[in-house]
Amino acid sequence: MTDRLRVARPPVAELHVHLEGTLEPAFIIETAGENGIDLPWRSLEHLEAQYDFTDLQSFLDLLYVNLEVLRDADDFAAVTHRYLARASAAGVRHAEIFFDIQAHTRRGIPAETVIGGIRSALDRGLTDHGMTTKLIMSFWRDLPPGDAMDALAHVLDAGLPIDGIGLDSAEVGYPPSLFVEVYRMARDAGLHVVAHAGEEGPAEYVREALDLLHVERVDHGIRSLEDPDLVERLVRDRVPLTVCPLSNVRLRTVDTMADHPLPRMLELGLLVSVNSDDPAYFGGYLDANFDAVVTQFGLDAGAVEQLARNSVDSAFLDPVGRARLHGEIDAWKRDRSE
Ligand SMILES: Nc1ncnc2[nH]cnc12
Ligand SMILES: [Zn+2]
Repeated sequence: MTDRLRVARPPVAELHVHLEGTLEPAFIIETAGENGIDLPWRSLEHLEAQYDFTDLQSFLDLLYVNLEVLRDADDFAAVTHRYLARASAAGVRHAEIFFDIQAHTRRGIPAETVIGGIRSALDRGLTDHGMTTKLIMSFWRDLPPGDAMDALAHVLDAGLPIDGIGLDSAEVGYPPSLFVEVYRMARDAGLHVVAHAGEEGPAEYVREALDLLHVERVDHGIRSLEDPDLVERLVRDRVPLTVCPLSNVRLRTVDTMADHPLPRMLELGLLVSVNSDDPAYFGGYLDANFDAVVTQFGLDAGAVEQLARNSVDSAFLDPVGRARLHGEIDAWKRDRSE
């Protein structure tokens, strides 16, 4: 292994990955066949020709068609199981995984089926890979907030095991302020709270997510850099930002990897981590995201270690879990210097 690859693969926590975004094209075609789902794609090649995105919405349009292949609890378990195996190979030791509840319930699939299937695979992930996980139920911000309220109320009433809530889908025009009640209900129930903000939307949405939703972490947040006062606050309060480099390039929120603000964010002292977002759509899992930024910016071992430690410090881990992961990074560092 070259030094660069050795540098690029520390043990990490992945904090921003959408389960539906881990459906690989071959899995989509195969599962559609098994479940008798009529997709608009004539073949695997036809599907693969759809992955040239112009913005967030063009990607969401494809994502929301393809996820319809997931039908029963075994499907949800299978996709989760595949992600955990692939993420483990990429060095992920702890994963906090989003799923889009309304994407499934609106098709008549009960929340019990979705969460039950995912959870069974997460339990197995601990046995198979020693990987700890959290499950974050995300709401589509371009649906009415009342819909999110109903979904959350049902999950809480039924005692379904989730660890937190998030907010995703089309951002511009759907500010965090719309979801104040939903987030209050979640916080009152003791759930963790995060939200996508500052991906395509303005820095003001990041402020709203902090001030009105009281999020513990911001997903993406790259447009925060347009507001120096906000940056100062994010640094001072050590607000985690889960950055997704390949996603930002593929969805054209940055022009090229060379223009990605990750090095600037590190220099500013922001608590940034590297994540894969929708790895089956954007050209790779966490290892590919690390490799892309290491190669593009020539990050040294110190910067890579910082990113790994940031991911651990940004995770919803208890003190024992956090210490365990920092210990794994210590061991990785020792190995490298031998
Ligand atoms: N990057 C992203 N932004 C908003 N919603 C998403 N859903 C899946 N990936 C997303
Ligand atoms: Zn995302």
